[in-house]
Amino acid sequence: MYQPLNLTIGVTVFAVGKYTCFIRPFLESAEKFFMRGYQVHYYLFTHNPAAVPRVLLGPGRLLSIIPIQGHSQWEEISMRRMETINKHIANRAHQEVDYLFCLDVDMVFHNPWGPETLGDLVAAIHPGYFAVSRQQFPYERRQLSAAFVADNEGDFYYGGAVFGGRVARVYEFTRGCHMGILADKANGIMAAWQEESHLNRHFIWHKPSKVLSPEYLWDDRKPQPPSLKLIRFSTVEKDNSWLRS
Ligand SMILES: CC(=O)N[C@H]1[C@@H](OP(=O)(O)OP(=O)(O)OC[C@H]2O[C@@H](n3ccc(=O)[nH]c3=O)[C@H](O)[C@@H]2O)O[C@H](CO)[C@H](O)[C@@H]1O
Ligand SMILES: [Mn+2]
Repeated sequence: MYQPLNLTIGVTVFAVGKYTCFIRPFLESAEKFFMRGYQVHYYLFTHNPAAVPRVLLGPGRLLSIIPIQGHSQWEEISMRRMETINKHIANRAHQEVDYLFCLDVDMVFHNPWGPETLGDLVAAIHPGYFAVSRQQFPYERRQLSAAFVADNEGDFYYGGAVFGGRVARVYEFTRGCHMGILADKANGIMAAWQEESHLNRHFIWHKPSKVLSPEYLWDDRKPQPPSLKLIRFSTVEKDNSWLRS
């Protein structure tokens, strides 16, 4: 169905500081499982292009390495992604891809991720909150923050490690999140879960047209529940104190 449309799927991924160690497993597993048979354009943002390993890509698949500035605070690196992705779409990606996925790098693909994930605006349920009630979602609850969510709002708690959609929709979405982050900065506040809090706020205003199950955003540090038959994309075990030092 999608194949004759000759689609190109973009992926943004960031590797700043010690996170360059995740690039190889991310790319190698994506080559095995991510959108096989499609044209794929990886946009890898890093402060250190020399640290990017050579990974053999399949036909129709491209890797662009985009140098960016590093930041000393990991929260800043993580939050800045919204702004960087937004500007990158305006400058370049809007001409090069039809759909764009924005993914964390500390992750590995274990099973196929295909065209079933394509949609106008796509979110993924956070693996820590698929079985809990709305009152327990870790939304930003301070009214001073632009990411504020009231008790009676919200359907799901989404993870910040996976979102995407049609490139024009991802442009609007990242712009909104970035504006929220800027407003918080002006007020001297940082949302509870950084850009993930803003992402959740914006998905309440602009409902995703597709919601991916935790198959598409799992965490290897959690036991696999019986209800989860297949893990497609999962966070690897990592040492945060080392990575963020
Ligand atoms: C389970 C958990 O605690 N999840 C939170 C944590 O996710 P994570 O622990 O998954 O955050 P993370 O350390 O993976 O950072 C997010 C991404 O930013 C990039 N990166 C980050 C830091 C760095 O020094 N270099 C670098 O390249 C990299 O692509 C990474 O995958 O933090 C996020 C950041 O706001 C969200 O709040 C998540 O809810
Ligand atoms: Mn991560």
